[in-house]
Amino acid sequence: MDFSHLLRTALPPFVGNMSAEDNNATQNIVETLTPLLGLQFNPFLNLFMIFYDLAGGRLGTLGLNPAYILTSFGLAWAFNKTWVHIYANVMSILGRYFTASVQVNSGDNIYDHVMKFLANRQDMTESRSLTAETWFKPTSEEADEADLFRTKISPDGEGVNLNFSNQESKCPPRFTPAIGLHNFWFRGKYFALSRQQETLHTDNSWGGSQYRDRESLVLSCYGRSPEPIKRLLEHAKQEYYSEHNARTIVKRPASQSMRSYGGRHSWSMVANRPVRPMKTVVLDEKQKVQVLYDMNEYLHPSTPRWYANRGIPLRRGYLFHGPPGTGKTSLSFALAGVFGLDIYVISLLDPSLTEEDLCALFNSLPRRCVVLLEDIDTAGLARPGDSTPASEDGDDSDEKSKDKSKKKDKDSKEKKSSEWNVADLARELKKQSSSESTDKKGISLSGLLNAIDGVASHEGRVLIMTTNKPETLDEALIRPGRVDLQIAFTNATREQTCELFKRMYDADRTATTPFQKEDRPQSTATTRLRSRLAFFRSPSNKITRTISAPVVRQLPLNDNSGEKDGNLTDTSVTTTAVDLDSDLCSLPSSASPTKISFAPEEVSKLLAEEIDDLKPITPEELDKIAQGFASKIPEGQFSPAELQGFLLKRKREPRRALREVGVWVEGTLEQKKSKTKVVRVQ
Ligand SMILES: Nc1ncnc2c1ncn2[C@@H]1O[C@H](COP(=O)(O)OP(=O)(O)OP(=O)(O)O)[C@@H](O)[C@H]1O
Repeated sequence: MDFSHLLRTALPPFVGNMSAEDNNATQNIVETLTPLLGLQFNPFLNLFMIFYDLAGGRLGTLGLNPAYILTSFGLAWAFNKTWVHIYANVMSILGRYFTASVQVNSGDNIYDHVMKFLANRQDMTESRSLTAETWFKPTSEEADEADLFRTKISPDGEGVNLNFSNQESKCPPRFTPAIGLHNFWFRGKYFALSRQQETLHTDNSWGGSQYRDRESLVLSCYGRSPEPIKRLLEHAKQEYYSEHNARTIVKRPASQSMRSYGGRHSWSMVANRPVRPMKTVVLDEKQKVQVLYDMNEYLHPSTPRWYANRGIPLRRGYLFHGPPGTGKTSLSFALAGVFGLDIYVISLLDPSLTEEDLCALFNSLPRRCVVLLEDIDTAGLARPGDSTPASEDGDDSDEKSKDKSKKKDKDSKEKKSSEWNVADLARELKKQSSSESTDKKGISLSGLLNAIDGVASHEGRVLIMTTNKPETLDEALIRPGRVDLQIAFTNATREQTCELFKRMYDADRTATTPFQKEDRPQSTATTRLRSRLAFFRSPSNKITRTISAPVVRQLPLNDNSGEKDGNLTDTSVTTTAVDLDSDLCSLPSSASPTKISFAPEEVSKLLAEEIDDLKPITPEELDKIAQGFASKIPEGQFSPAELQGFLLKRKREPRRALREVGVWVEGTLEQKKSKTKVVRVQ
């Protein structure tokens, strides 16, 4: 559409009250303006003409010439267009010749450093264009905020005032600059940031295609040197890792789709925990020093040259073996902490993990790190040619079970569909899914050896394999060169038990817990005493043994058990009649409540014990209690994990732990003997 024609036909009706001179002037201006604006048709001007149509008459009566207003608008617009054009050109020349820039791709760790740096900057988070990201505070940072010690907790949950049901709402999102252009000042320098996103189309390995988003950041500054940007990146990195000091990052292989991105996307961080101090791992001192010395030497900067000069591949492998719960994983984490390394945990049982994936994962490891392959005996690593993973129970049983399953299959096929019930269907589905998972290729021994011996392994990473059954491992896997040092873990010895006990209570000894405040012991003790009465009493009113939590739930305390001013005035407790010597599984479902009365002197004794338990402890006394505790634990029978489990239930009460350990040892040994999984004492 011809704009000048439009103006000429549109204007006359509104300029009736203008002089002919004005009218001519308007037309002249419009004719001059049209080519100046450089537009044949513009929706904005069309709109303006409608506005002009409505308001033109009024402006005329007010003595304002609409033509001049139109001209002013046009000039302002033209000026703006010219300015934008000049600005863009000047910026482009400046950008090309007088700025330096650095690009950071989202596939690199630096991307995380910069994003965190930007998210922490107030000027950035106050920008008008932001991206919100879900962000969780590490649990360790929350510890100070919560008052963990409640003194009046009743069995119905009253008194508990920690509630995490809406914890996510309390965690604000993290704000980062949105896609687009941003700028900020850092250490007196002006920086421009461009956050960009592109969508890539790729063919995936299973023949399909997929779209992926890839982001990048371009940081630029004025001047021909990129030094200020390098310094900024250095600062961002330092800031990022300053929070990681005294922390160990745990990574696991990312999901299959993320792994296809490669690089840093191959691994995802699953935990960022405080470093585990070496002294918290109870192990033979000689073994500890041996492994520390070995790793220290291996990780020393001069070691790669030493190995290279002798043509020896630079890699180090350790095998930690021993019964479950004896500290193999704990030592791996402690070692990673001592040397400030991240820990990369791989489970060979992961059905989505192929041999190619494993090699790719090893190739994307950082230069120095700990790689932890847990429970390798359970991975079913088969030598090439082996049709099934090694089985411990000879061939006979294998054949028998095969025959059995064949018969079962036949039976189930013969079963008419009308006879099928839900249980049959569920069983069949389970069988199908398990056979599908066993059909999966998984990792073969040679695949694992390839990954271990691969190029990326010559880079200073430390491989730790853990197992409960070292005898079942293939010799090739643990030959020198792949496993250079073996550490044997055993169930707790007397010294280890003593050390474990002291470690458990020593750290808290000096800390002031609310239990130690002078005004609290009495009421705390009586509250806790009520639950202890439930734990300790049988219907015959005789202390027999501690009983497990499921039973305790069936022992509701009488609301009238009475507590006034910190004293138990009514010592009767309503409890369910339970024969403690019978198996817990055979508990009567509708056991009737029985009233039990306690002799006042018994209650006073228990109360005195409770109050005593809450008193601070001296190092000498702790040492004595630890010795007493260790003497009650038979050597080599309990794993440190079991002992820790027992002590954790008596977290701040070493005296109580000593008092109750005898009953616990007796009950646990009995339970082990009967091979039942049901815990009677804990
Ligand atoms: N030697 C030990 N010193 C201190 N704590 C220990 C020790 N052994 C086990 N524990 C404690 O027991 C728990 C389990 O330990 P860990 O996972 O290290 O055992 P593990 O030998 O790796 O067990 P598994 O063979 O079942 O993987 C941890 O919480 C740990 O603190």
